[in-house]
Amino acid sequence: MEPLFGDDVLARPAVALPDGAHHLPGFLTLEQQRWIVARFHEWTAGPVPLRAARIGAHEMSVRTVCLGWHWRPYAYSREAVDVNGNRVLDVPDWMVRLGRSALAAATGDEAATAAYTPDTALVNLYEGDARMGMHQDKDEVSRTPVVSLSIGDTCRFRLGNTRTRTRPWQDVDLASGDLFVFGGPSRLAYHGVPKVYPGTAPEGCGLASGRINITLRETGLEG
Ligand SMILES: O=C(O)CCC(=O)C(=O)O
Ligand SMILES: [Fe+2]
Repeated sequence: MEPLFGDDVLARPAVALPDGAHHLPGFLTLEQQRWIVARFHEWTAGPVPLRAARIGAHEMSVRTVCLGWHWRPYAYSREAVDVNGNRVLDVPDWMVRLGRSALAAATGDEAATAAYTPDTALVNLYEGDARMGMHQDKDEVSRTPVVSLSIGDTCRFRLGNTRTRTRPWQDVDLASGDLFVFGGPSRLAYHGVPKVYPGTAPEGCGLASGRINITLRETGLEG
């Protein structure tokens, strides 16, 4: 007899994430994803174009446009001093609201959610075989959570530990529309994107290929 519960039910075991890390698959609807991709095209046509940040002599394979504060390795400024010197666009109000509702959905922490006002968004575009090495998000003064939204091709997201960029780590697939939050004891966990799976973007997400990731953060900076 064909078993009803074969090995395939174990194909994608739910991984328990460390404290402070949350994965909510399918947080954004396809319509919301499409709408955000349309905004993405407006941002990249704005005062500061997409650019691959340079880390020493090395150019990142991911290209980024920032809102609110411009990030470069390893500092924030209001002007894109390593691109064209223009001031970046503001973080739109809808994005602050989206960040709050994401945090509420992930943590259920009403007080933290009400106070959460992300003042920067790093919007990354992964094309071709772009990936991101293991790193900590630690250029912010604030240690409130990072809210991460993914659109387009699925990626393998690697969440490591807070001490080293090596194992132990856990791999989580982030698909189009997924929300990932890392705060609390996971806020300074090393993380990266070792792989994007080409051709996995769902029809109707607004991106035919490639992956957009938006991370919302509170910098805790003045000015
Ligand atoms: O693309 C991702 O999912 C992660 C992006 C990231 O870690 C970053 O922008 O600092
Ligand atoms: Fe990061």
